Amino acid sequence: MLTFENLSRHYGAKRAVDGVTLDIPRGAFVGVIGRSGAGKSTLLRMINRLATPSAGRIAFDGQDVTALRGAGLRAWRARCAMIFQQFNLVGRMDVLTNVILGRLNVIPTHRAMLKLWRDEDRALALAALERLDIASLATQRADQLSGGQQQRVAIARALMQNPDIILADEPIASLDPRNTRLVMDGLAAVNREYGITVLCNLHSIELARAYCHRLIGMAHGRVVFDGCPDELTDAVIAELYGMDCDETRAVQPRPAAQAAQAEPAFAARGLIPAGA
Ligand SMILES: Nc1ncnc2c1ncn2[C@@H]1O[C@H](COP(=O)(O)OP(=O)(O)OP(=O)(O)O)[C@@H](O)[C@H]1O
Repeated sequence: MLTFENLSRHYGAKRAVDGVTLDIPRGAFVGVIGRSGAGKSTLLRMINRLATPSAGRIAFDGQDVTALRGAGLRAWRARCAMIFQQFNLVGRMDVLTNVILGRLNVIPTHRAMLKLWRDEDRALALAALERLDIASLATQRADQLSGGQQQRVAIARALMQNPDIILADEPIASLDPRNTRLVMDGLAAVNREYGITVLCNLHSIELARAYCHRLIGMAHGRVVFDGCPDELTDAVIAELYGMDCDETRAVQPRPAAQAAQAEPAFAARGLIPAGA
């Protein structure tokens, strides 16, 4: 269970996140929605401590992660992998190497510097790529891939950390509709098949309703909605985005029933061992 207790982050007088209290059970797929500047990224970045809370507490299974320093903080960061809008791959390296880099926390430095990967590292990386249906790209340079392919490599790299949580900050912001689906299908699959908790910031209400089990709506740093996709009414959307109801209809989603049916884009083959 991931718990926020009265969590805040202020930048000067600006309350980016303001007194958020939430419980997120293991295995949830949570969409964080709200207009630009609502505090979505700051909330996610506080979880893995890329941003430091100004007040309040974050706990995971009862352990206070706001207090972690040094090795404890590094270990926590390995347990909550982050997926960024800009993919953050090493463009001149091949895909397999990029994915293996997700295991840097357990690979000795001298091996990493000399790229002396063990067979086990390669096998795990290949399995992760297979889960995302892109094993055929393993030897290609990362900068030769499409945006959607790069983001799926980033998810495979995240899997190599064997994380409890994946934090995805607008993972599909720069992708076309087909690649958007493939990436969201990939996140849905790792959530469903590995039980990894996913927190995903999304600008698209349609995607949030289609893929997430629970939506958290933020405005001015505060949580103004917390519920399942069916409960996200026109009135709530209007409050979140500051639109009137006619405008919100223009961004209305498909029926939520389609959500759970989001099929993974790959065949199920060979799980990454849970303890790997
Ligand atoms: N490092 C920072 N320094 C100063 N202000 C910041 C910083 N990071 C965020 N903010 C401010 O905090 C508020 C929340 O920002 P945040 O990026 O969390 O919003 P967001 O909902 O993720 O927006 P977007 O959807 O555009 O990414 C904004 O007003 C932003 O300008």
